Parts: sequence; structure tokens; C-alpha cells
Amino acid sequence: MSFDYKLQPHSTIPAPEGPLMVCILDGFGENEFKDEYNAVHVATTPTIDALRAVPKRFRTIKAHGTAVGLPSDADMGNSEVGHNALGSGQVVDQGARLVDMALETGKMFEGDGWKLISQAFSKHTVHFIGLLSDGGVHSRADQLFGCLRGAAARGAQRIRCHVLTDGRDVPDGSSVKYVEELEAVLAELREKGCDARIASGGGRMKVTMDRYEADWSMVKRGWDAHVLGKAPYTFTDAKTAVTTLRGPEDATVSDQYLDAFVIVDEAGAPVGTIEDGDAVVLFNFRADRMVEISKAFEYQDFTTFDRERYPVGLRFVGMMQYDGDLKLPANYLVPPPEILHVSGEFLVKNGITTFACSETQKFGHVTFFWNGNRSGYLDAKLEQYLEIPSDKIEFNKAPDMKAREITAASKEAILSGKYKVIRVNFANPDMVGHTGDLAATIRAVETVDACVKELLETVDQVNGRWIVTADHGNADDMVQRDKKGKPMKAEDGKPLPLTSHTLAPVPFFIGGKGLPDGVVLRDDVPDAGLANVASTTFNLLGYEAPGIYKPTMVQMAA
Ligand SMILES: O=C(O)[C@@H](CO)OP(=O)(O)O
Ligand SMILES: [Mn+2]
Ligand SMILES: [Mn+2]
Repeated sequence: MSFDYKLQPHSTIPAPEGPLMVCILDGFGENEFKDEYNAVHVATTPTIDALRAVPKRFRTIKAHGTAVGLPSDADMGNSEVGHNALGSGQVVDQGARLVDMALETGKMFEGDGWKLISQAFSKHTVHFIGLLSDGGVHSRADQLFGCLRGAAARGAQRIRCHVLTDGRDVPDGSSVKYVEELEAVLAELREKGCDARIASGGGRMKVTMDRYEADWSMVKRGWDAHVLGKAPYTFTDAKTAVTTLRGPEDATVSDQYLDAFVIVDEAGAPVGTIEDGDAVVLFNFRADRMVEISKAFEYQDFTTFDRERYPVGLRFVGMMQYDGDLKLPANYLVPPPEILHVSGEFLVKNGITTFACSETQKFGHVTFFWNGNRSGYLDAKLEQYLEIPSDKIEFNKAPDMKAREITAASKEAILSGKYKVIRVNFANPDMVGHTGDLAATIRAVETVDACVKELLETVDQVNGRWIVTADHGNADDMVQRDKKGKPMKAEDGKPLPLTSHTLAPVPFFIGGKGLPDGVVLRDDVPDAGLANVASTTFNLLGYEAPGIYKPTMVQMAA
């Protein structure tokens, strides 16, 4: 029987005259630490402050851990799982957890993806490329180690690791520690007779891990280093590479931005180029930053940059399949989560029009992730997706990013009368927060507050309704803290910046001139999280929520 997408009118909440806007403040958490390092708290935000003061129309919701399908409540939220939950109304086991289970049960080593790479075990090299940290957003080092040990135990003769340093999901400077940990595992494999080494690397924001085609030159730098063995810097070991490229203590380069490097032998030859017949594993489970490098490996006729040499007979797999529509890559180690019946499908199947907008850095978040990791339109006749090109610089240098352009385009869409749903993502609190630059992050938050004001006023002009929320924390804590929550300082007395997301819940606001006074937040869903937003969205559009979704957070007061 085919799934029934028909939406029923809500029993008490009437449909709005104007549109419903759903506005995501990326990386804007409601943190318990309300001190000078909380950019959300410190910033001057009259709009959001006023929203917080409206009774029964503001609450916080969970945005991390098991509430968004991550392995444990120690896992911070991120955009992928956050937007998946927001857009699908459901909590599914996410990549991190699925890989954990595949390793625990040994299923990983029985699948077709593993069979493919194992063809290279006896006579060729197996390469592992990915983000080396335990951030748990894109990858986890312990999962890499599990794969490495699994390959060596099953006969891999030669292994090469190509490591992207993090400093974004984990403290900056921790790259050295992760390289040491990996070197220890590789030494253990060498003792067992497997020739295992690190071959190349670079910082995640400079090499390989571009997303949404913001800057393909990053991917080319990765290809050159990992495949061709060409990079601006060569070293004979990875720890020296990372410590040298970070530079002197008073002028360090962040782990995120380390230049590409290649490890060479005493004669200066790269130790691990990728050759005909080799196997390549991308060990990140998260999709967005693996799609471009996957295309370079997978597509014979790839022309976006000159690969110079394309190894023949590669055995190429992703940790997961990163794009189900493109079937990219064709081979993978663990099947990705299946996210079915997302809210966008209900909308288009009921003839409801949508406008979705963000800048490049978050464009796929409000489209691809929102739609359960589907690329392209669900129905091109009913939807318009607008991407505003992001700047190609470090975002603390231009913390306004493209917020004003996004606002202008969204206002136009709201006023056009063409769309019933307007979906917007402001990247600033997250992207600037990741730089660890407190002053710039405060500015980012203030800019977004001003933009939200404009959007709310525009929605009011057309008697619409709105939801303002976020996908996870980031700007709400900009300092590393000890177990008691006390800000940590470096030896020179400077605070240690926090570049990662936080575990904080996020705000959830409803309102709008077109929202009847009686529509208020329920007080009987205290544990609600991002997955409860979709039901709420349908109610505010005047429909009952689909039965398979997490419960709504609103009701019409009696
Ligand atoms: O930049 C990214 O890739 C992640 C952090 O690793 O951030 P977000 O989940 O907000 O996209
Ligand atoms: Mn995000
Ligand atoms: Mn982020």
C-alpha cells in the first residue's frame, strides 16, 4: 500500500492568511553559562530578547545527543543531524551510531564495500582518507582505528592514512595528540607485519573537505596531496608536519587551516601516492564535506579540476553512501540512515509551495539535509531553493557573511505571495563561532538579530506566522571550560577559545500577527527536541501533524 500523505485540517488552529516562516539561526544555543564568553548572551539582541519575554511562546528544545540520533548524550549536535530532525520530524539512528554498530557486530567486515576493498589487501595499498579527531560530527578516530585493525587482521599488507586535521569540532592544537594516537595504532600494525603509515594531510578547512562547491580548490589540494603526492610542504613524519605547519607559539596557524603536506622517505619520494588497483576508503560518515572528493574519485570523466593522473581500477568506497540520489559513492561500508516521509514530501503532495534560502555554506542544510539527505527538488514546480554565494574567506573577517542578502531575498519571497512556507538559515553564529573569535561572533549574532527583526516585520505585513529556532549551539560558548564550568586559560593567561558546537539546547519561538492569541506552547512535552518542530510547523499551517512524527509543541488554549 502506498503511504498516505494527505494532510487533514487542524481541529482548532485555522490556516494562516499569510505564509509560515521557519527561520534557523545556525549555531545559536541557549547556554547555561551566561558570562562574557557567551556571544549570544553578550551580544545586543533586542529582537530575540523581546521574543524571549513573550509568555507561552518561547521555550528551549534539545539539539544534541540521543534526541537527534547520536550515540550518546555526550555528543554535541551538528547541522546534519539537526536539519535532518527539523525537516523529518523523526529521530533516526545517525551515521556515527550506525558505524559504531557495524563495527561492534562485525557487519562492516561482511558487507559488499568491505569485500571490494579487500581485493586490494594482498597486492595493493589500502588508503584511508578523512578527518582525524574524535569530534563525532564527521568522523571518529576510534572508528578509523577499528577499520585499520580490521583491515590488517584480514590480511591488508600495506595501509596508508591521509589525515585531515580538525580544530573545529575539538580544541585547536589537538591535531598533534590525534596524530600521536594514530601513529601508535600504525606502529602496532607494523609489529604485526603490515606496512602502515601516514602519507599525507592538511587542515580540514584548507584541504579536501569543501562542501556545497564553495571552493573546489580545497579538493584539488587534497587530490594533489593524497593521490599524486604533491604538496607545498614535505616532511618525513606527520607529527613534525603538524607541529611545524602550526608554526611558533605566538603566531600559530589553526589546525583547521594547516597547509597540505606529504610524507616522504629519505630520498624525498612520497610514501603513499594512490596507484592503480589500490583501495581508497573515505572514513567520514557525514556527507556534506565528502561529496566533492567522492566525485573526483568516482567519476571517470570528472573535469572540475585537472586530476593529472587518474588511477586505473581503484576500489573506492565511502564509510557511507553520501548521496542516495546520485548513488555516490556506489560502494560504501555502512548503509546510511533511511529518512523517510520528510516534511517536504507532505508539503508538495498537498500542493503547498516552499521557498528555501541560505548562503552556500548552509545551502545544503536547508535543502539536502532538511529533505532527509536528498539532493535536488522534491517538486520543482512547488519549491524554489535560492543559494546566495558565500564569501571565500575566514568568516571572522566578515562576520556579517551574507545575512543581509539572505534577508533581502527572503523578504521578497514573503511579500511575493507565491509561497506558503519560507525556510531560511542564517549561517553566522555557527560559521563565525567556529573561528573561536569572540568579538566577531558577537557581531555575527547582532547582525542576525537585526535581520530577524526585518523578517518578522515582513511576515507581519502579510499576516503570516513564524517559528524561529536553531539547529545546535555554538556561539553561546566561546571558551573551553574545566569540569566545573570554569573558563580555561593558556599559560599566557589568554582564554582558550572553543571552536566547536555546544551541548546547549536551542531556543524555540512562535509568533506572528497572523497567529491567533490562543495558540500557545504546551507545557506537557518538556523533553521536546528538534524532531518536535515539524509537527508544530504543520499545526501552524493549519493542519494536523502526520501521525509518524514526534508530538507537536503547540495547542489552542481552551
Ligand atoms: O563545519 C562543519 O562541517 C560542522 C562542524 O564540523 O558544522 P555544521 O554541523 O554546523 O555544519
Ligand atoms: Mn549548524
Ligand atoms: Mn557548525
